[in-house]
Amino acid sequence: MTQTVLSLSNVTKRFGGLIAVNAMDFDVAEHEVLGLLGPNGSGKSTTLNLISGALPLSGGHVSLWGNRISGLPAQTITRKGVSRTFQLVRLLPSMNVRDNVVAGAVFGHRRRWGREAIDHADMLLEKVGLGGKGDMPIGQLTYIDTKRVELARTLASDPKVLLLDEWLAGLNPTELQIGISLIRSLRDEGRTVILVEHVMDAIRSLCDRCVVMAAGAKIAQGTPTEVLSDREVIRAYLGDDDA
Ligand SMILES: Nc1ncnc2c1ncn2[C@@H]1O[C@H](COP(=O)(O)OP(=O)(O)OP(=O)(O)O)[C@@H](O)[C@H]1O
Repeated sequence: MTQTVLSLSNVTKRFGGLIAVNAMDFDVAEHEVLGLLGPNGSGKSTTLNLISGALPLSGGHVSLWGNRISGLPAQTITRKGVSRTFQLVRLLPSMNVRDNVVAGAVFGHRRRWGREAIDHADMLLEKVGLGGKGDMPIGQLTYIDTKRVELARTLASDPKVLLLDEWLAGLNPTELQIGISLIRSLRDEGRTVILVEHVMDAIRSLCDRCVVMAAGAKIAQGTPTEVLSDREVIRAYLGDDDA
């Protein structure tokens, strides 16, 4: 039987008069890759921010293993096993690659310090394709490599639930295949993944299930094939004239 890891119930976020996320409900099962899709501005990143605790909810709640996590500080939520990457990579430019990853280990679900944190960081850098680059300054990395560092830093906290905000965006076709395999391997090692993504190849090959948002609300859920052929989803992406 599959177990629900993360559950959103009536999750709502208002920014002044704008309802960015409107009564969102969905569950994510253990070891599932869930795609969170929708056109620009539909509320996907805000939903991740509500799950990770970066933003307070205006209504509803989020549960992890049946226990409410909404309302807890972001750092506590990370420690409970939920970590995210950001659409715009956020690294500490004054530190080298390895130290950025070590910083993730210190604040995480399974905290590591000293030699253990350094060895773990080097293992994660290898895993994300940055083996041997631990001493490099962040400023010398390509854009893609900064994304890799950010993923390694997020993994350093050993998250059970990994929130990836357009992590595959901007990769060339070869890098995309490597990125897809990497995310699959993260699921295979027991993590649950929520993927905000626009890259359709990645959605089709990675996601077990998708939830589609438009104007803050859920408009469809199902397998990638089901949602990508749903009329309302097509209309939300293309607009009424093209549907
Ligand atoms: N901090 C904020 N203050 C005010 N409005 C915000 C804030 N963050 C997001 N919004 C608004 O909330 C709505 C949803 O934004 P969000 O970034 O969650 O969408 P998205 O689906 O992630 O879009 P994209 O695919 O472009 O990243 C948008 O109208 C956005 O302008």
